[in-house]
Amino acid sequence: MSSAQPTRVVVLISGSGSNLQALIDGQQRGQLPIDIVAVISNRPAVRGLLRAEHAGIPAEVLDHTRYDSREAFDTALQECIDHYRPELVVLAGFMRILTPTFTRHYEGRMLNIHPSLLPKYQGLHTHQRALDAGESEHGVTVHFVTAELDGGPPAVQARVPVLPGDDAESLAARVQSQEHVIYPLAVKWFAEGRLRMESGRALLNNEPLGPNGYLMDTTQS
Ligand SMILES: Nc1nc2c(c(=O)[nH]1)N[C@@H](CN(C=O)c1ccc(C(=O)N[C@@H](CCC(=O)O)C(=O)O)cc1)CN2
Ligand SMILES: NCC(=O)N[C@@H]1O[C@H](COP(=O)([O-])[O-])[C@@H](O)[C@H]1O
Repeated sequence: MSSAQPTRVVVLISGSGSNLQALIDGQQRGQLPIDIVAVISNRPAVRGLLRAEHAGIPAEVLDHTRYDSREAFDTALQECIDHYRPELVVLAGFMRILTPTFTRHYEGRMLNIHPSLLPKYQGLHTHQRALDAGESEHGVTVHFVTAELDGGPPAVQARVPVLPGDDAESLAARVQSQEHVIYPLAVKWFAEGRLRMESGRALLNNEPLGPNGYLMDTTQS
């Protein structure tokens, strides 16, 4: 975006909202040139809504169980989002598969954080699947959202070791610590106009990123 004004951001959640909190903290510290103008949850009474309320951010619940179809929910969700005129939509633990019509509407300005080293382990239950496969490392990817589930071009990736005795919970906690580093970084780069999507590829500083995006050096964080 790289405008003098902060980038207008709408964050979609489904649960705890720890990634939302990382973005709120970055904005409040003046480290992120963003203005989170709304938080929208598909589930009621989740902790992420309390985080938004505490930060003074308008929060809405669009309960997907109240809609007859995925298309009907997505249409209502799009109308709700567009009311806030966002320049960026951030999926932060948002747990609904979005229809192609919806993803096309926001293509190039919608990010997701996925708890695996994409393109490995798309979908759900990634930590347990990595453990079951005997992986020695795991990690997290921020990617642009496209119709292909978790198939959009990666923007930023961080790797963590799988340690002896790890279970899904301990591995998830190690991964999440990196989520709270790379998501604010990716959002910052987008807001600065450095990170963008063009012709189905992610670019950083006008240079095409590879299949794994920008690989964070996690030894520094
Ligand atoms: N079209 C797309 N939609 C979504 C993407 C995407 O890249 N393209 N990213 C996901 C986020 N995600 C993983 O990062 C993900 C979220 C949800 C599911 C899923 O199977 N959801 C089920 C319901 C599960 C539940 O409610 O617990 C469903 O929608 O039926 C898979 C991956 C967000 N959407
Ligand atoms: N497929 C999407 C997915 O699994 N996302 C994962 O949900 C968690 C949400 O945490 P949060 O609500 O505390 O940000 C995060 O760990 C994120 O990687």
